[in-house]
Amino acid sequence: MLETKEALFNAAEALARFDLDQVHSGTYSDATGWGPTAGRDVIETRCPADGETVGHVAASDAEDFERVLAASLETQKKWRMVPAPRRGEFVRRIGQLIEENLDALAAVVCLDTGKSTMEAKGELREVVDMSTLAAGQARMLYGYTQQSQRPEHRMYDQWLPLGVVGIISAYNFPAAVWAQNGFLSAIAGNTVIWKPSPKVPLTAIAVQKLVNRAAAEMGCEGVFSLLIPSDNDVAEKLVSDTRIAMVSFTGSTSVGKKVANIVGSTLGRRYQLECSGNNGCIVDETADLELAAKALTFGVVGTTGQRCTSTRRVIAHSSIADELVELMKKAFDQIRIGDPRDPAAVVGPLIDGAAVEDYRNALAGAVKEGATVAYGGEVMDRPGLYVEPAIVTGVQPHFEIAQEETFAPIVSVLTYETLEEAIEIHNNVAQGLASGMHSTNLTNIETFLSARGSDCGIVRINMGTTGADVGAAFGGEKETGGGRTAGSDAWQGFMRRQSVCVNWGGTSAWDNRINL
Ligand SMILES: NC(=O)c1ccc[n+]([C@@H]2O[C@H](COP(=O)([O-])OP(=O)(O)OC[C@H]3O[C@@H](n4cnc5c(N)ncnc54)[C@H](O)[C@@H]3O)[C@@H](O)[C@H]2O)c1
Repeated sequence: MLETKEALFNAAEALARFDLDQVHSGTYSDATGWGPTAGRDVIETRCPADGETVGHVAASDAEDFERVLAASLETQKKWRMVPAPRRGEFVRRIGQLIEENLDALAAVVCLDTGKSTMEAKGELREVVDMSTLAAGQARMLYGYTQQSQRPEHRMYDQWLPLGVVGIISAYNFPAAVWAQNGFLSAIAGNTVIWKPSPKVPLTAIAVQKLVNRAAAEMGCEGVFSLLIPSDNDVAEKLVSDTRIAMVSFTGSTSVGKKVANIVGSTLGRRYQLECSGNNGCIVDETADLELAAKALTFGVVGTTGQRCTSTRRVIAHSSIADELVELMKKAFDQIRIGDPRDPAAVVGPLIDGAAVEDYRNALAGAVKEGATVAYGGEVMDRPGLYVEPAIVTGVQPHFEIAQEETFAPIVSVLTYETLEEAIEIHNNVAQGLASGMHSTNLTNIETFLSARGSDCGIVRINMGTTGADVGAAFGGEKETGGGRTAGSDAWQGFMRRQSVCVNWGGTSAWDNRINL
């Protein structure tokens, strides 16, 4: 494992570009502009790479929430009447501005999350891709027409906006989650209130600034607003306020369950959940093991294991398991761990001290249950929150490490004899986000893709479990929550369907019963 101390970008310059070199408000609404900073709790953000303070954000309070919501409700009354293709042009313009400012914004993402510059840029590319997808989709909010059984009647479905959508996002994708949900919300004619994780507030402020520029250019002010409370009281208002038509939540299953309970208790409001994953990949005896080792490695170590789709479990045929582990060790050896500000670093730090503790505890628990840490597994002795990616062998399906998501670069290796057994191990967890199979056997692949195969929302064959392609619907089953964002028909989740019937012939079914 290599590391470098060379920091190749200027943090101060990147922060100053978005006015983040001073205490900045975490509240934005078109009606009141950026909120006050005085009298607010201050969120101090530290870069996970070295623990240095990088920003101060004045947190949103309950009054800010009221102001933002009132403005968002008012704007939505106008926005819902703007033709959808024009709504799409606004979203596309936001994407263009993000593309034009990609390097500076990537620096902010990097300082906020500790993810490598390569990954920060990759995340922002996804935002740009999402804007083009949504702009095109805005012209294709299709409904079916149906044949009415009544004479001279026309029948069809149409899709209409919901109202105000609250987006609560996780720390690990501080821009992409907002784009996946927010762009579809906006083309649907909804206004959006974004509550990012207080662990990564700087990215949200920088993104909002670019949104404001696009809004001013295009006369679309007020569609996107921002709230960054420091605690959960204000966040919970966003969940419980019945004036908010939909809550799209991305984060842990435990918080997702709370959101579902609160929103679900008021019928008529919607929630969409994108929660925890525990992603497994079956590697059978016919697999190209070198290809598998490379794909699995990035799936485990990418974003320092802090992706909802990170590969957590490898379920390997017993005849190739040892060889596969050796190849993975060789691949892990070539991963450069280092300061994310160095473009050569592939793996950066974990987000905070609690994440490091979770890493330690998960490994200690696995060893206690009888597993072996076959590679890595140490917290690195250097400033910042760096850990070694770990390969754990001898894991049994019921071990906690195989059942629970640990948001860190740890992969458990389990073995099997028959494909049925592999699928049983694969599916026998609470989560259902991403899944994978490495194989060259068509029958094995198709079995995994069949009704008796993977029970997840995403299946990837001969590739890693991570890496978004915005054209597909993104989301998972079971305790991952069932939500879908991004491509395919995910836009429908942000609109309401109306079945319309029009009598154009001027006769009534009651004509021979009522004379007027
Ligand atoms: N399925 C997906 O698409 C997806 C994508 C990214 C992350 N995730 C999941 O997110 C988790 C990691 O992210 P995290 O640590 O930020 O998750 P988290 O659940 O701790 O926080 C998610 C968001 O919820 C907010 N929140 C926390 N308590 C709340 C409450 N009581 N009311 C309202 N909001 C509340 C947080 O401030 C944050 O904005 C992992 O489990 C990961 O798998 C899922």
